Amino acid sequence: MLRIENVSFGYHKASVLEDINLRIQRREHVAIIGESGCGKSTLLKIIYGLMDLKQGEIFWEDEPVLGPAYNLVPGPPFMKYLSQDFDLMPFITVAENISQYLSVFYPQELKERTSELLDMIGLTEFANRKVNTLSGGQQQRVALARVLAQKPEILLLDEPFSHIDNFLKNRLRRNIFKYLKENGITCIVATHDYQDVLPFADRLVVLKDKKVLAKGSPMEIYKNPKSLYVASLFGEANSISIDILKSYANTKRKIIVYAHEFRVSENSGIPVNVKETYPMGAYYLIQGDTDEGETLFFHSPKELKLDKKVFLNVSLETINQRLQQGPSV
Ligand SMILES: Nc1ncnc2c1ncn2[C@@H]1O[C@H](COP(=O)(O)OP(=O)(O)OP(=O)(O)O)[C@@H](O)[C@H]1O
Repeated sequence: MLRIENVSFGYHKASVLEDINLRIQRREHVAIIGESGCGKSTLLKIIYGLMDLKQGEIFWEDEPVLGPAYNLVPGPPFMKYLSQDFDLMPFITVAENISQYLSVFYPQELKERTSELLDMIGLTEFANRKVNTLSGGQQQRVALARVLAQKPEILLLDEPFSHIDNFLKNRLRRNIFKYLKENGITCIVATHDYQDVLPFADRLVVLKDKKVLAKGSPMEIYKNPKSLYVASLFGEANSISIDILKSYANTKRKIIVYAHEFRVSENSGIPVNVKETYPMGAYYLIQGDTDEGETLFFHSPKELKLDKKVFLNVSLETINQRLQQGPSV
């Protein structure tokens, strides 16, 4: 188990993380999500031992993970960290970068593992290309294969798919996360992208204002977001008072409604005037204003003309589900 206990950290007195407590089980896959600058990368760097802590401690099993004041070479041997700047050897080939840490005493295994990893990242035909001649996305894929080749017990990934196009990203995500599970590698991934989280993570940690705002099952957090901030990490969302949704309700309590949870009607529901229409492929994202001047985002299967009046509805099931979880903030 990885234990992060009472960790607080700041750069030059500016506090970035406060009182972080997390326990991560062996083989668990945990995603850390939060707005830009909330401290995701800093937390990964702390876990990897790149910073000296004035407050708090990190343990892997019973071993403390210590910072540069205690270790000449940062990073314990059982842990690997893929930073946002890849850390590749630019003047040697893709295959050499991947196999650099494999044992030359087992040449057959070295060849097989290198080719397995090249296949996984879809760069078999680039095996003999020098890394400095690759695109940013290709380099990121090599960096992923390189950390995996080292068979860490814990892998820390910082935005591991940020440079990779959508076409490749989905397949790569499935391959990498399956590989980690099959090989029992504990993984902590910092990301902005909920698509790295919902299909793959066992647990989600949401960071905001230096603290852990929510932690738990990714689908539970998605289905019952405690705040507009949490919901917005998964897509366009609204915080809306129940008496607007259901005129007979005598409470101003607000609940979160995702844009896709509204149904658009021509004749009954919350009246809104269409202000902006954004084509999204499978649907249109619409920005509309209520009669009270509140802005709502919702999905429509068809394009809606500007200034058209439409009516929005939310299912009672959704309202009741959100009401049961307690007030949103
Ligand atoms: N070396 C540094 N010196 C001073 N401040 C830093 C340093 N690195 C990061 N910070 C600051 O610490 C805060 C957290 O940064 P961090 O990179 O951990 O955020 P993040 O959540 O990973 O952001 P992003 O999603 O944009 O990568 C930010 O306000 C950032 O400006």
